[in-house]
Amino acid sequence: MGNDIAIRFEHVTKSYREREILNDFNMEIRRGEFLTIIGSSGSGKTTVLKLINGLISPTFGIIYVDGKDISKEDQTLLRRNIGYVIQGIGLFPHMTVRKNIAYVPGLLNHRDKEKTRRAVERLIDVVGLEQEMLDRYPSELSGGQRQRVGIARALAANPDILLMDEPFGAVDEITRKMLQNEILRIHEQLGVTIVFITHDIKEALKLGTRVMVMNKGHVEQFDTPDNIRNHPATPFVQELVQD
Ligand SMILES: Nc1ncnc2c1ncn2[C@@H]1O[C@H](COP(=O)(O)OP(=O)(O)OP(=O)(O)O)[C@@H](O)[C@H]1O
Repeated sequence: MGNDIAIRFEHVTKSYREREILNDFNMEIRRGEFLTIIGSSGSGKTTVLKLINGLISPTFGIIYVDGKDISKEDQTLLRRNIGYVIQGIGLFPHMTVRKNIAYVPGLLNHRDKEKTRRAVERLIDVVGLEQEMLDRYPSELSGGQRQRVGIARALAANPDILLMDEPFGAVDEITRKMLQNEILRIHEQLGVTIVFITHDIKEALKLGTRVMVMNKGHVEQFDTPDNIRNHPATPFVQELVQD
């Protein structure tokens, strides 16, 4: 396997009890790629994300991250290398923003407080928030600001891969646009591989270097935004992109 591949699914099947959600699912995500996944509700998008960071295991098949079969890897180390951002991310309410972000690097280099402080101040800058917000509690921030703190926290461990499950679903349209531009800038600046789930086709086409369209556990099209827009492969994709 070429080492420019960050994530690879090889003949992956996932069933919950008797029900098969993914059947012989294959994909390759290149290092530094920004993959957006869009599809019908219940089509298996979140299942794909949870398989990548080992929160759930495949029924059959192999998943490689960084060329390694993740079923044979230390799960704690795997997850440390993969940031996870979800909608309305569970920030710790009794901790300041600073403590929330420092939680991860604080664990990693607890002997070097100064280094942690510098890392937190850089991260708050990366996600476009003011330094003075570091001493506030999550309840003292807007939804969009909390979402930025969630991203900063996911980036704190300096992950190679960032998984984002509808991260901007709960914010207003203007904040959403700002967060989209912010994540594009972060992607460019850090070169991190991003897998991003959305319900919004405009968002999928704007952010993705490639877009995966899923329907009922299978892939309808996995292509560049241009090809999805101009050459829809199936009626399902056609329906999705026509406005
Ligand atoms: N732990 C579980 N046990 C049983 N069924 C599950 C479990 N988790 C998910 N499912 C089912 O698997 C299917 C795929 O779920 P998944 O969360 O991957 O879909 P999704 O595409 O992310 O959906 P949505 O867009 O609605 O969030 C759904 O039908 C869901 O009900």
